[in-house]
Amino acid sequence: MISVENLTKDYAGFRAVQGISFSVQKGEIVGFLGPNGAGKTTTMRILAGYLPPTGGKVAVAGHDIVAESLEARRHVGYMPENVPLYTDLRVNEYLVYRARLKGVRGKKVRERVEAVNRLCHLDEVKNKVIGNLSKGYRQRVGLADALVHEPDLLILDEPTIGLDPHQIRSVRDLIRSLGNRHTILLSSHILSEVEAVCTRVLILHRGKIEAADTPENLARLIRGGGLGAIRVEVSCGSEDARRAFAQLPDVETVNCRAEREGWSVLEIAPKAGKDIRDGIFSIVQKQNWRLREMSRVRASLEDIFVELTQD
Ligand SMILES: Nc1ncnc2c1ncn2[C@@H]1O[C@H](COP(=O)(O)OP(=O)(O)OP(=O)(O)O)[C@@H](O)[C@H]1O
Repeated sequence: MISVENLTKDYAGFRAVQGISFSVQKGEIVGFLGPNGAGKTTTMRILAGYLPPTGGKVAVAGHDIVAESLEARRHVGYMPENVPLYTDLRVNEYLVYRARLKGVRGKKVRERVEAVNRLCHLDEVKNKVIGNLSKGYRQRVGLADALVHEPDLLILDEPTIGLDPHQIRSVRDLIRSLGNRHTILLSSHILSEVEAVCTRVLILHRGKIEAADTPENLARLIRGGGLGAIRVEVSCGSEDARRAFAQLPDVETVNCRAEREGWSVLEIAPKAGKDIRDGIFSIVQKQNWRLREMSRVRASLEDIFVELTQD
Protein backbone atom coordinates (compact mmCIF):
# COMPACT_ATOMS: atom_id res chain seq x y z
CA MET A 1 0.00 0.00 0.00
CA ILE A 2 2.97 2.31 0.69
CA SER A 3 6.37 2.00 -0.90
CA VAL A 4 9.08 4.51 -0.02
CA GLU A 5 12.55 4.25 -1.53
CA ASN A 6 15.43 6.47 -0.54
CA LEU A 7 13.15 9.44 0.22
CA THR A 8 14.80 12.77 0.99
CA LYS A 9 13.32 16.18 1.80
CA ASP A 10 15.28 19.40 2.04
CA TYR A 11 14.03 22.65 3.55
CA ALA A 12 16.22 25.58 2.53
CA GLY A 13 19.47 23.66 2.72
CA PHE A 14 18.44 21.58 5.74
CA ARG A 15 17.83 17.85 5.09
CA ALA A 16 14.80 16.93 7.25
CA VAL A 17 14.39 13.43 5.74
CA GLN A 18 17.65 11.67 4.94
CA GLY A 19 17.05 8.88 2.44
CA ILE A 20 14.53 6.64 4.16
CA SER A 21 13.05 3.44 2.73
CA PHE A 22 10.11 1.42 4.07
CA SER A 23 6.94 -0.24 2.93
CA VAL A 24 3.52 -0.85 4.46
CA GLN A 25 1.40 -3.81 3.39
CA LYS A 26 -2.35 -3.77 2.92
CA GLY A 27 -4.21 -4.19 6.21
CA GLU A 28 -1.34 -3.16 8.50
CA ILE A 29 -1.71 -0.55 11.25
CA VAL A 30 1.74 1.00 11.50
CA GLY A 31 2.87 3.42 14.20
CA PHE A 32 5.21 6.17 13.06
CA LEU A 33 7.29 7.29 16.03
CA GLY A 34 10.11 9.70 16.63
CA PRO A 35 11.15 12.65 18.82
CA ASN A 36 10.03 16.19 17.94
CA GLY A 37 11.54 17.25 14.65
CA ALA A 38 12.40 13.70 13.53
CA GLY A 39 10.62 14.20 10.20
CA LYS A 40 7.34 12.34 10.78
CA THR A 41 5.00 15.11 9.66
CA THR A 42 7.21 15.86 6.67
CA THR A 43 7.11 12.21 5.55
CA MET A 44 3.37 11.94 6.10
CA ARG A 45 2.70 15.12 4.13
CA ILE A 46 4.76 13.74 1.26
CA LEU A 47 2.81 10.47 1.36
CA ALA A 48 -0.46 12.42 1.35
CA GLY A 49 0.65 14.42 -1.70
CA TYR A 50 0.77 17.75 0.18
CA LEU A 51 4.52 18.22 -0.16
CA PRO A 52 6.79 17.21 -3.04
CA PRO A 53 9.79 15.04 -2.13
CA THR A 54 13.29 16.33 -2.88
CA GLY A 55 14.50 12.89 -3.96
CA GLY A 56 13.56 9.23 -3.96
CA LYS A 57 10.46 7.31 -5.01
CA VAL A 58 7.15 7.21 -3.19
CA ALA A 59 4.19 5.13 -4.33
CA VAL A 60 0.76 4.78 -2.75
CA ALA A 61 -1.50 1.91 -3.83
CA GLY A 62 0.85 1.38 -6.76
CA HIS A 63 0.71 5.00 -7.98
CA ASP A 64 3.73 7.27 -7.99
CA ILE A 65 2.98 10.23 -5.70
CA VAL A 66 4.60 12.72 -8.12
CA ALA A 67 3.87 11.33 -11.60
CA GLU A 68 0.34 10.12 -10.76
CA SER A 69 -0.47 12.48 -7.92
CA LEU A 70 -4.25 12.66 -8.42
CA GLU A 71 -4.68 8.91 -8.69
CA ALA A 72 -2.45 8.30 -5.66
CA ARG A 73 -4.33 10.89 -3.59
CA ARG A 74 -7.64 9.22 -4.35
CA HIS A 75 -6.45 6.29 -2.27
CA VAL A 76 -5.33 8.38 0.71
CA GLY A 77 -7.26 9.88 3.61
CA TYR A 78 -5.05 12.34 5.48
CA MET A 79 -5.74 13.80 8.89
CA PRO A 80 -3.13 16.47 9.66
CA GLU A 81 -1.86 17.30 13.14
CA ASN A 82 -3.96 20.45 13.44
CA VAL A 83 -7.18 19.62 11.68
CA PRO A 84 -8.03 22.64 9.52
CA LEU A 85 -11.82 23.00 9.58
CA TYR A 86 -14.24 25.66 8.37
CA THR A 87 -15.56 26.67 11.75
CA ASP A 88 -18.57 28.57 10.33
CA LEU A 89 -19.98 25.49 8.63
CA ARG A 90 -22.16 22.84 10.22
CA VAL A 91 -20.65 19.35 10.46
CA ASN A 92 -22.91 17.97 7.71
CA GLU A 93 -22.33 20.92 5.40
CA TYR A 94 -18.59 20.61 5.85
CA LEU A 95 -18.51 16.88 5.15
CA VAL A 96 -20.73 17.25 2.06
CA TYR A 97 -18.41 19.97 0.80
CA ARG A 98 -15.33 17.84 1.45
CA ALA A 99 -16.88 14.76 -0.16
CA ARG A 100 -17.66 16.73 -3.35
CA LEU A 101 -14.18 18.23 -3.37
CA LYS A 102 -12.73 14.73 -3.21
CA GLY A 103 -14.73 13.58 -6.21
CA VAL A 104 -17.70 11.86 -4.58
CA ARG A 105 -20.77 12.50 -6.76
CA GLY A 106 -24.59 12.29 -6.77
CA LYS A 107 -26.48 10.15 -4.27
CA LYS A 108 -23.19 8.78 -3.02
CA VAL A 109 -22.41 12.10 -1.28
CA ARG A 110 -25.28 11.75 1.23
CA GLU A 111 -24.59 8.06 1.67
CA ARG A 112 -20.94 8.61 2.46
CA VAL A 113 -21.57 11.54 4.82
CA GLU A 114 -24.15 9.49 6.72
CA ALA A 115 -21.76 6.55 6.87
CA VAL A 116 -18.84 8.56 8.28
CA ASN A 117 -21.14 10.36 10.73
CA ARG A 118 -22.18 6.98 12.04
CA LEU A 119 -18.66 5.57 12.05
CA CYS A 120 -17.14 8.54 13.86
CA HIS A 121 -20.09 8.92 16.26
CA LEU A 122 -20.99 12.36 14.97
CA ASP A 123 -24.75 11.86 14.59
CA GLU A 124 -25.64 13.91 17.66
CA VAL A 125 -23.59 16.92 16.50
CA LYS A 126 -24.10 16.70 12.74
CA ASN A 127 -26.19 19.87 12.64
CA LYS A 128 -23.96 21.87 14.94
CA VAL A 129 -21.63 24.64 13.83
CA ILE A 130 -18.06 23.27 13.91
CA GLY A 131 -16.78 26.33 15.81
CA ASN A 132 -18.96 25.34 18.78
CA LEU A 133 -17.68 21.77 19.02
CA SER A 134 -15.29 20.48 21.67
CA LYS A 135 -11.77 19.50 20.64
CA GLY A 136 -12.64 15.79 20.71
CA TYR A 137 -15.55 16.24 18.31
CA ARG A 138 -13.42 18.40 16.02
CA GLN A 139 -10.86 15.60 15.85
CA ARG A 140 -13.64 13.23 14.87
CA VAL A 141 -14.81 15.60 12.15
CA GLY A 142 -11.20 15.56 10.89
CA LEU A 143 -11.26 11.77 10.87
CA ALA A 144 -14.65 11.71 9.12
CA ASP A 145 -13.21 14.09 6.52
CA ALA A 146 -10.24 11.75 5.98
CA LEU A 147 -12.63 8.83 5.50
CA VAL A 148 -15.39 10.39 3.43
CA HIS A 149 -14.08 9.31 -0.02
CA GLU A 150 -13.50 5.71 1.14
CA PRO A 151 -9.70 5.73 0.92
CA ASP A 152 -7.71 2.48 1.20
CA LEU A 153 -4.98 4.16 3.19
CA LEU A 154 -5.39 6.43 6.22
CA ILE A 155 -2.55 8.70 7.31
CA LEU A 156 -3.21 10.11 10.76
CA ASP A 157 -0.81 12.65 12.26
CA GLU A 158 -1.21 12.59 16.05
CA PRO A 159 -4.94 11.88 15.93
CA THR A 160 -5.40 12.00 19.72
CA ILE A 161 -3.35 15.11 20.48
CA GLY A 162 -5.05 17.34 23.05
CA LEU A 163 -7.82 14.89 23.90
CA ASP A 164 -8.84 13.79 27.40
CA PRO A 165 -8.36 10.14 28.41
CA HIS A 166 -12.01 9.23 27.60
CA GLN A 167 -11.77 10.77 24.17
CA ILE A 168 -8.36 9.17 23.58
CA ARG A 169 -9.84 5.79 24.34
CA SER A 170 -12.80 6.32 22.03
CA VAL A 171 -10.66 7.58 19.12
CA ARG A 172 -8.28 4.67 19.72
CA ASP A 173 -11.13 2.15 19.55
CA LEU A 174 -12.35 3.85 16.40
CA ILE A 175 -8.89 3.56 14.80
CA ARG A 176 -8.67 -0.07 15.78
CA SER A 177 -12.05 -0.78 14.18
CA LEU A 178 -11.01 1.09 11.01
CA GLY A 179 -8.04 -1.25 10.80
CA ASN A 180 -10.38 -3.98 9.56
CA ARG A 181 -11.01 -2.17 6.31
CA HIS A 182 -8.15 0.30 5.92
CA THR A 183 -4.39 0.33 5.99
CA ILE A 184 -3.31 2.89 8.59
CA LEU A 185 -0.12 4.85 9.22
CA LEU A 186 -0.36 6.89 12.40
CA SER A 187 2.04 9.05 14.34
CA SER A 188 1.68 9.59 18.05
CA HIS A 189 3.70 10.47 21.12
CA ILE A 190 1.36 8.40 23.28
CA LEU A 191 3.29 5.17 23.15
CA SER A 192 0.78 3.10 25.09
CA GLU A 193 -1.72 3.99 22.39
CA VAL A 194 0.66 2.86 19.64
CA GLU A 195 1.35 -0.35 21.55
CA ALA A 196 -2.38 -0.95 21.84
CA VAL A 197 -3.34 -0.49 18.20
CA CYS A 198 -0.30 -0.97 15.96
CA THR A 199 0.93 -4.22 14.48
CA ARG A 200 4.28 -2.69 13.58
CA VAL A 201 6.23 0.47 14.38
CA LEU A 202 8.72 2.60 12.46
CA ILE A 203 11.03 4.69 14.61
CA LEU A 204 12.39 7.80 12.94
CA HIS A 205 15.26 9.83 14.42
CA ARG A 206 16.89 12.89 12.81
CA GLY A 207 15.38 12.02 9.45
CA LYS A 208 16.53 8.38 9.43
CA ILE A 209 14.75 5.14 10.25
CA GLU A 210 16.27 3.63 13.38
CA ALA A 211 14.04 0.57 13.55
CA ALA A 212 11.05 -1.04 11.88
CA ASP A 213 9.49 -4.08 13.48
CA THR A 214 6.78 -5.32 15.82
CA PRO A 215 6.99 -3.91 19.37
CA GLU A 216 7.79 -7.46 20.62
CA ASN A 217 10.74 -7.90 18.27
CA LEU A 218 12.08 -4.44 19.11
CA ALA A 219 11.96 -5.32 22.81
CA ARG A 220 14.07 -8.37 21.97
CA LEU A 221 16.56 -6.16 20.18
CA ILE A 222 17.26 -3.93 23.13
CA ARG A 223 16.82 -6.18 26.16
CA GLY A 224 19.06 -9.20 26.56
CA GLY A 225 18.12 -10.80 23.26
CA GLY A 226 14.49 -11.25 24.23
CA LEU A 227 14.96 -12.70 27.67
CA GLY A 228 14.45 -9.34 29.37
CA ALA A 229 15.50 -8.13 32.83
CA ILE A 230 14.49 -10.19 35.84
CA ARG A 231 12.81 -8.46 38.74
CA VAL A 232 13.33 -10.01 42.16
CA GLU A 233 12.25 -9.14 45.68
CA VAL A 234 14.53 -10.63 48.31
CA SER A 235 14.81 -10.39 52.10
CA CYS A 236 18.09 -8.46 52.46
CA GLY A 237 19.64 -5.02 52.07
CA SER A 238 19.83 -3.72 48.52
CA GLU A 239 23.63 -3.28 48.51
CA ASP A 240 24.23 -6.89 49.61
CA ALA A 241 21.82 -8.14 46.98
CA ARG A 242 23.31 -5.95 44.26
CA ARG A 243 26.82 -7.20 44.99
CA ALA A 244 25.78 -10.85 45.09
CA PHE A 245 23.80 -10.79 41.81
CA ALA A 246 26.44 -8.72 40.01
CA GLN A 247 28.88 -11.63 40.48
CA LEU A 248 26.88 -13.86 38.15
CA PRO A 249 28.86 -14.20 34.91
CA ASP A 250 25.92 -13.55 32.57
CA VAL A 251 24.63 -10.44 34.34
CA GLU A 252 24.94 -7.10 32.55
CA THR A 253 23.53 -4.68 35.16
CA VAL A 254 21.82 -4.78 38.54
CA ASN A 255 19.59 -1.88 39.59
CA CYS A 256 17.89 -1.42 42.92
CA ARG A 257 14.28 -0.25 42.51
CA ALA A 258 13.08 -0.16 46.15
CA GLU A 259 14.09 -1.08 49.68
CA ARG A 260 11.70 -1.28 52.61
CA GLU A 261 11.28 -3.21 55.85
CA GLY A 262 14.17 -5.57 55.21
CA TRP A 263 13.15 -6.35 51.59
CA SER A 264 14.79 -5.11 48.40
CA VAL A 265 13.44 -5.01 44.86
CA LEU A 266 16.06 -5.31 42.11
CA GLU A 267 16.08 -5.50 38.34
CA ILE A 268 18.83 -7.70 36.96
CA ALA A 269 19.55 -7.44 33.22
CA PRO A 270 21.24 -10.40 31.51
CA LYS A 271 23.86 -10.21 28.78
CA ALA A 272 22.34 -10.70 25.32
CA GLY A 273 20.69 -14.07 24.89
CA LYS A 274 21.54 -15.35 28.40
CA ASP A 275 19.06 -16.85 30.83
CA ILE A 276 20.05 -15.92 34.39
CA ARG A 277 17.06 -17.25 36.33
CA ASP A 278 18.83 -20.39 37.60
CA GLY A 279 21.82 -18.37 38.72
CA ILE A 280 19.63 -15.88 40.56
CA PHE A 281 17.82 -18.66 42.35
CA SER A 282 21.11 -20.36 43.37
CA ILE A 283 22.32 -17.14 44.95
CA VAL A 284 19.08 -16.66 46.87
CA GLN A 285 19.40 -20.25 48.16
CA LYS A 286 23.09 -19.95 49.05
CA GLN A 287 22.53 -16.71 50.95
CA ASN A 288 19.53 -18.16 52.72
CA TRP A 289 17.38 -15.22 51.64
CA ARG A 290 13.66 -15.45 51.22
CA LEU A 291 12.24 -14.68 47.78
CA ARG A 292 8.78 -13.24 47.25
CA GLU A 293 8.91 -12.24 43.59
CA MET A 294 10.81 -13.28 40.48
CA SER A 295 9.32 -11.98 37.22
CA ARG A 296 10.39 -10.81 33.81
CA VAL A 297 10.35 -7.09 33.03
CA ARG A 298 9.26 -6.62 29.44
CA ALA A 299 10.68 -3.57 27.70
CA SER A 300 7.86 -1.14 27.00
CA LEU A 301 7.63 0.74 23.75
CA GLU A 302 8.73 3.78 25.76
CA ASP A 303 11.97 1.99 26.78
CA ILE A 304 12.60 1.03 23.16
CA PHE A 305 11.87 4.56 21.95
CA VAL A 306 14.20 6.18 24.49
CA GLU A 307 17.01 3.70 23.84
CA LEU A 308 16.86 4.03 20.06
CA THR A 309 16.47 7.79 19.86
CA GLN A 310 18.81 9.13 22.52
CA ASP A 311 21.77 11.18 21.27
N1 LIG B 1 8.19 24.24 6.16
C1 LIG B 1 9.35 24.04 6.77
N2 LIG B 1 10.42 24.83 6.55
C2 LIG B 1 11.61 24.62 7.15
N3 LIG B 1 11.85 23.62 8.03
C3 LIG B 1 10.84 22.81 8.30
C4 LIG B 1 9.53 22.97 7.70
N4 LIG B 1 8.72 21.98 8.16
C5 LIG B 1 9.47 21.25 9.01
N5 LIG B 1 10.74 21.73 9.10
C6 LIG B 1 11.84 21.17 9.90
O1 LIG B 1 12.03 19.82 9.49
C7 LIG B 1 12.31 18.98 10.63
C8 LIG B 1 11.28 17.85 10.68
O2 LIG B 1 10.01 18.42 11.02
P1 LIG B 1 8.68 17.55 11.15
O3 LIG B 1 7.57 18.50 11.42
O4 LIG B 1 8.58 16.66 9.98
O5 LIG B 1 9.02 16.69 12.45
P2 LIG B 1 8.06 15.77 13.32
O6 LIG B 1 8.80 14.48 13.49
O7 LIG B 1 6.71 15.70 12.73
O8 LIG B 1 8.02 16.55 14.71
P3 LIG B 1 6.83 16.70 15.83
O9 LIG B 1 6.85 15.44 16.63
O10 LIG B 1 7.33 17.87 16.64
O11 LIG B 1 5.55 16.96 15.10
C9 LIG B 1 12.30 19.90 11.83
O12 LIG B 1 13.62 20.25 12.14
C10 LIG B 1 11.50 21.12 11.37
O13 LIG B 1 11.91 22.28 12.05
